[in-house]
Amino acid sequence: MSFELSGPAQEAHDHDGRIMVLGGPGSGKTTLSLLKTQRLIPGLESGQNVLFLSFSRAAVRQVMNRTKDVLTRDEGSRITVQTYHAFCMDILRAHGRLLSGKPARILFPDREKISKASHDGDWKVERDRLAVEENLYAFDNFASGATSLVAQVRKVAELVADRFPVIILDEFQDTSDAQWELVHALAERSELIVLADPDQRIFEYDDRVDPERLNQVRALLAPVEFDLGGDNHRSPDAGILNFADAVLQNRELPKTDDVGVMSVWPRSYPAATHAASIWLYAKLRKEGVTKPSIAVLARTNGLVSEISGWLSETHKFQGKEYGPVSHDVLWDAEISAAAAQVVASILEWSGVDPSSDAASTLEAVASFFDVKSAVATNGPIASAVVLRDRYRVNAQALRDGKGVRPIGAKWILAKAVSGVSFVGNPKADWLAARTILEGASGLEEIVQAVRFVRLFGATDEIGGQLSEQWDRAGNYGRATDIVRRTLDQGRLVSEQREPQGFVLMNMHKSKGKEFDGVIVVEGHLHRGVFFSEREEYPHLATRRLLRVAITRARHKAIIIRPMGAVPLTQ
Ligand SMILES: Nc1ncnc2c1ncn2[C@@H]1O[C@H](COP(=O)(O)OP(=O)(O)OP(=O)(O)O)[C@@H](O)[C@H]1O
Repeated sequence: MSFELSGPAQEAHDHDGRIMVLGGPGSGKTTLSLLKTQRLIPGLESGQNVLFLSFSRAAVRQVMNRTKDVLTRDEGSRITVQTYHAFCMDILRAHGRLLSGKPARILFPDREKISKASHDGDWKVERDRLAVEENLYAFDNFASGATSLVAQVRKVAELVADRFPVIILDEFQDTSDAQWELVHALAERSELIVLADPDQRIFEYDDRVDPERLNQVRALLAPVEFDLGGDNHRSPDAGILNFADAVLQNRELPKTDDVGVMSVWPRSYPAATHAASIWLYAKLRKEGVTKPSIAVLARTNGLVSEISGWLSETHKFQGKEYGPVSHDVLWDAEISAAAAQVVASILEWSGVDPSSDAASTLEAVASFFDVKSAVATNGPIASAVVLRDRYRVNAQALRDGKGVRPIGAKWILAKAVSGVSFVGNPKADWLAARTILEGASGLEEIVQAVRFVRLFGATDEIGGQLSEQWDRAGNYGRATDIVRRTLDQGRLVSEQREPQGFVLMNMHKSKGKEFDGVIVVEGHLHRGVFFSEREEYPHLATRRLLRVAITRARHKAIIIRPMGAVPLTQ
């Protein structure tokens, strides 16, 4: 592919020294950084690479794919694309011994969960102590551990800089305090290329992400700045970006054929979303995109899962029939796996001791909320922690021969007492177990999350294994084990595969990605709505998120909103 650079982009490309490149969605920041890498490669010595640091494995994969458009295969081998986590873990593993004389060990999340559960007191304090005194690092301590090494041990700093004389920092506006400290330490010896768009700061509810970050970079590192401003290579005829910018700035929406807003009655939502998806696909094909990629985005995972259900059915809309659409869902694997464990625990009910059966399920419910809180981007979720503790206490109460309090727990106990009889058909039995859960008030999100497992096709694999277990033993005694092992394998596949065609995900997950078409679906009745009363007018965080979501589109975006919703701009 050949790329022509605009004035500021060319200057940034040619400039020697520390730089910061600012630019909106699709302005070409990533591409520019790769072109610059290409320019710098001949100057690298053998064994040296350019380091590209990003936040998530998904973003790393995205950049790796992008390198193929810009760099030759040989050049591609001279750039190391890593998450902050992986980079820090490498430093800790290689040099951790230098901090305390003992080799650094990693406290993996599963283990951390167990240690945390058995620890009385503030886990964060204990976690920091484990890192400092025992050289045992939980994921959240990777960055600070690596920073200590780079800042305190000169040799380590020299080795890192010798290996990576140039470091590209992606999405810098979302850097946490610990990551920023690390970057600050690395800046002493390596050349930095900072990429940022302050208006794509969508993780600001995370209190480790500081809105002042770019000013801190300016104050402490004084990079030369280049603003790609209005450049827009993703959707060059500008309609999409102008529309998204108007949403961000809460000003009058420009007229454009590239973005359509549909107002739909709630009862027509499934059919309208389904029809819009197929319509958009056909439209893009007609415009010459041979294999369109389309993202269907919603604010919450619950709504994403619902939409997936809609696309899997047949609908009639305005007199036309629309058949099921095959699609991928980018999901939070850990949450769904934990939800599947709840269903599996019901499959394990033996009926011999209903209280013990129900207690195991309540324990699985507690673990679900534990995982939900543990994987949240913005740290533990207080409400999930409360639910975890409540269900854990109630599980114990049942084991101690006492009663349970939450309505959902009462329901589960009643079902265990009345007993279920499984028939040996894993599909039907899985559904029967899930149906029990569906009746449990307060546990709706577990049912939602477990649907993702079905969507992901993992149930076939689980079904096969459950069948074997039934044939062997006449019961599903090892269901939780089977589900856990199967989903662990499935998770690997889900991370390696690049989704194609229709892909559903929440808006946060869409960051850094691009698609030919995008459909943004707003929910109603408090679920996945854009402008909630909980957020202060003019709903800036939501506007940033919407801008990120809309600008993922190269050619066309459709926004589906409930009839009567608050206007996008006012
Ligand atoms: N100079 C250029 N000429 C032609 N196409 C370009 C150029 N720069 C970028 N592109 C194309 O535009 C799209 C967006 O580019 P890129 O991902 O680099 O932008 P970005 O600023 O990093 O975007 P975002 O912040 O939204 O993730 C890509 O498809 C890329 O191939």
